[in-house]
Amino acid sequence: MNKLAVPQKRDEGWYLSLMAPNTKGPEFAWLDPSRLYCNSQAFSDCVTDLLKPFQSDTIDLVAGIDAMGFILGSALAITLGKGFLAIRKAGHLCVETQTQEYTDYSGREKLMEVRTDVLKPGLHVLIVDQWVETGGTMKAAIKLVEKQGASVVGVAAVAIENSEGGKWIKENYKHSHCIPKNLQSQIDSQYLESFKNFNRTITE
Ligand SMILES: O=P(O)(O)OC[C@H]1O[C@H](OP(=O)(O)OP(=O)(O)O)[C@H](O)[C@@H]1O
Ligand SMILES: Nc1ncnc2[nH]cnc12
Repeated sequence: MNKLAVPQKRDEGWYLSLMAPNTKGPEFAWLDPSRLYCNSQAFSDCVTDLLKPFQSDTIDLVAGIDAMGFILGSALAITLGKGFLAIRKAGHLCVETQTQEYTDYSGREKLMEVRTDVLKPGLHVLIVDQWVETGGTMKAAIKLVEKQGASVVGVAAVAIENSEGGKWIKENYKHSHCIPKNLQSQIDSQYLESFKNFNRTITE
């Protein structure tokens, strides 16, 4: 498989087969979307898909979650002609910040932070991350944005799993993701049928 090739017919979610499975160990069932950003058409189609539901919404600012959410978040921001706010894992911002505790798929307690000099009431924010598994990370980011009085227009991620937290997000916030209905169950079980081709194609 040529990872940079573009199929003649670009079916819904065609670029998801560019994702790779976790080959490094059994600790987390991981699907790695980073290869799809290497294919310019895949990256561009992914961004278009994520923005579609928000076409008639006011978005003043895009906030992306550390680290992989920075890639998609900044692409969405540039496409919208808006600025980008980094929501960071705690300890990296050398300015005044507000923090939020959370627990993610690893089960570990973590802390995220955001600067306090940008968000304010009346600002409409789209929050972007690469993936929502338990939803712990995204829920914490929503809290941080809302604590500073800004409004969350919605959330966008390549995938939002139908975990308890993922369902809560889908029920309570406008959202977008790239997963066609017929692939959602594969995403929820963290295994794509396309992975069967993976070993065959990894060295091609
Ligand atoms: O829904 P949750 O269970 O909270 O998990 C989702 C988070 O996990 C991943 O990031 P991670 O912190 O692993 O690493 P990254 O630095 O590669 O983005 C992903 O990009 C989300 O931010
Ligand atoms: N299962 C998963 N696949 C890819 N990215 C993730 N981030 C958190 N969980 C993930």
